[in-house]
Amino acid sequence: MGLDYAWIHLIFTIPPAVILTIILRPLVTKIDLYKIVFLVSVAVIYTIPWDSYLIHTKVWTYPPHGILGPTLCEIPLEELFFFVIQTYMTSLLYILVNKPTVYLTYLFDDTDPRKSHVQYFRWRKRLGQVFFACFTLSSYYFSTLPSSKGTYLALICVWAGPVVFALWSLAYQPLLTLPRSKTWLPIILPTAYLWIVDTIALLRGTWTIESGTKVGLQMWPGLEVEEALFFLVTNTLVVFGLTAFENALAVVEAFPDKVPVVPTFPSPSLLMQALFLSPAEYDTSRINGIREALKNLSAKSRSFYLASSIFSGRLRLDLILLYAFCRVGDDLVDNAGSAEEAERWISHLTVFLETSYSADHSKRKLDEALAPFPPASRAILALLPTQALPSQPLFSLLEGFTSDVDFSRLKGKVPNKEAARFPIKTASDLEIYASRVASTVAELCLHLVYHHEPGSNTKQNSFSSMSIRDRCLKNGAKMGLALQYTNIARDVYVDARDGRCYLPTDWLREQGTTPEQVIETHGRADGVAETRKRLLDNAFAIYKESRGAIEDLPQYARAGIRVAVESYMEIGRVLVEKMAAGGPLEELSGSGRRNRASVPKPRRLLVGWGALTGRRSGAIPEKQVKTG
Ligand SMILES: CC(C)=CCC/C(C)=C/CC/C(C)=C/CC/C(C)=C/[C@@H]1[C@@H](COP(=O)(O)OP(=O)(O)O)[C@]1(C)CC/C=C(\C)CC/C=C(\C)CCC=C(C)C
Repeated sequence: MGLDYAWIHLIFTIPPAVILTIILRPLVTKIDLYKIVFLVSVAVIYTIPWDSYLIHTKVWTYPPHGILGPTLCEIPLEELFFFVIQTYMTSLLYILVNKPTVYLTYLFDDTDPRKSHVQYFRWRKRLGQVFFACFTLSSYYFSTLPSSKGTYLALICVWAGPVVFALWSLAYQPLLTLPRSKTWLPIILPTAYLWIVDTIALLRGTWTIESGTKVGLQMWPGLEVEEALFFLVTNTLVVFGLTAFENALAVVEAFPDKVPVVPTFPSPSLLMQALFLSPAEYDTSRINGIREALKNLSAKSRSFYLASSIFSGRLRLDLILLYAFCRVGDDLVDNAGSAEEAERWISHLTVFLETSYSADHSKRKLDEALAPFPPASRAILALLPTQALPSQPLFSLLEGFTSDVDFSRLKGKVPNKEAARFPIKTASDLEIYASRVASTVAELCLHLVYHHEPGSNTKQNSFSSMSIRDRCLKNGAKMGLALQYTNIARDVYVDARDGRCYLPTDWLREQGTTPEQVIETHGRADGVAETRKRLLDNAFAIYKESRGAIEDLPQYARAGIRVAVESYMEIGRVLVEKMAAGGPLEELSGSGRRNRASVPKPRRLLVGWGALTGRRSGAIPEKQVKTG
């Protein structure tokens, strides 16, 4: 009995596993744990007979003075632990780098011969299959090498080859289309690390590869090619296995018409059915719409994009689709060339919502309602999850857009004594506007949260849970105001450039200025800074009142909502800091263009992390100006 092998674990495998566990703890979901347990179980069960054979036939030997003693099928306990910890570490790394990945957007129908990229992927899929088939068959060649020198190599190829071949054949789509950093990195990093650990163990004699069963080539002094290949292949198996799992899960989650309710832990048979589903059966319009929506989110909102990666499953997809619906609507109205055009878009959106919520929302009717929209917008609008959303907040949102049209009417003709034409005259006008464009959004997000709550379709809602729900909806609506006030305080310059001013006329008058002056000076008029600060003070007061309710939301959505709210409110904190420093609130680009203030990426990630772990309760900036 000896501690040599145990020592390798203590020094080299347990510490990185613990570090990764600490980092990932707040990010790991139930389904991630399921994935890991599934993968570890498969790895252990599949490796035991093979490893046992290697030990029995003395390809590998362990000096008795290097191991604790207990064995299973001749495999030392420490070796069994190695299967577990290696699979665990590589899985954690994979989950970490793939948190933002929406796997569905990497799937496609490759059965359509008219598409040229389809030929390209088909060709690469075949190439991969030929490569892995050759890898498997090379075991025959190695087994014929003189004096059994190729035994270990042959055993690696025949053991791993068929599994890699099968995983590649099933999950080639994401394996081919995911960025390399999402697949190669979690293979290469642990492989390189384990090569170093293995070299140390071989040099110390913790384990030995018998000289008769290896080719005798070394990657570097101390590392046999067989060992190098073994770690490369095992990490590839883990990463391919996880990608296949994610591919299956993406199919299960993506198509409600095929899987109406996603179980918390989809059974292996359901996952297999999903993995074997022919791409010809994929609903490509849904995949394209979700891809478009995600493109929209990642390009337009860094805060909500960051937050979206904390959510998972159908809730995540629906939030992305809701965001994209709101964005498309807001952009169509904002970018319209005239008030008339903006009004036309609002009326098209109204017709679309009326059709979607009417009893007869046949495909033909929906297609008609969608016809006026550009194709990319159409793909997004068609996927609005109306079955999970009440219609009233959506119509209120359109009313909010109508207020924006009032500004379009003013475009190009800054009125002098026409302050009355600025729609936001008082704090109460501001609140009405903000509640239409933002409280509605909060309400819609929370409806999605409750709709997708695990077990919500089976649970009886008790009186108290309904009252908690109502309280959350009320506070969510308030939080929407806080976010919108922050948004307005940030965008004063950009809005002024577009001929808009959302700062209440009353507040500006108290500071001796007017909305016209705000527009003429592009937000630099005297008193604007104070008005912005007053708005932010209001935003933070409302935020302070309502943030506690986030902790009453269903557990599975709390962290994501916290991250969304905190990362957005951080914009307000940046603004307050800039004001305190007396510097400009906008950022100057290289070309001298003024851009709206933003949260630097490292700070955004830090805030997201704090919100995720629930440790960091967002600071409330000190109040310097009387609130309205
Ligand atoms: C995680 C994820 C994907 C969330 C999606 C959130 C979502 C659906 C946002 C919609 C955004 C949008 C484009 C709305 C149109 C109207 C509008 C412009 C509203 C303003 C958003 C600003 O977004 P952005 O900065 O990108 O806009 P501009 O570039 O200035 O045009 C708003 C500030 C409103 C955002 C409000 C919310 C997301 C509600 C937040 C509140 C909760 C989630 C509930 C909190 C719960 C409790 C219990 C307190």
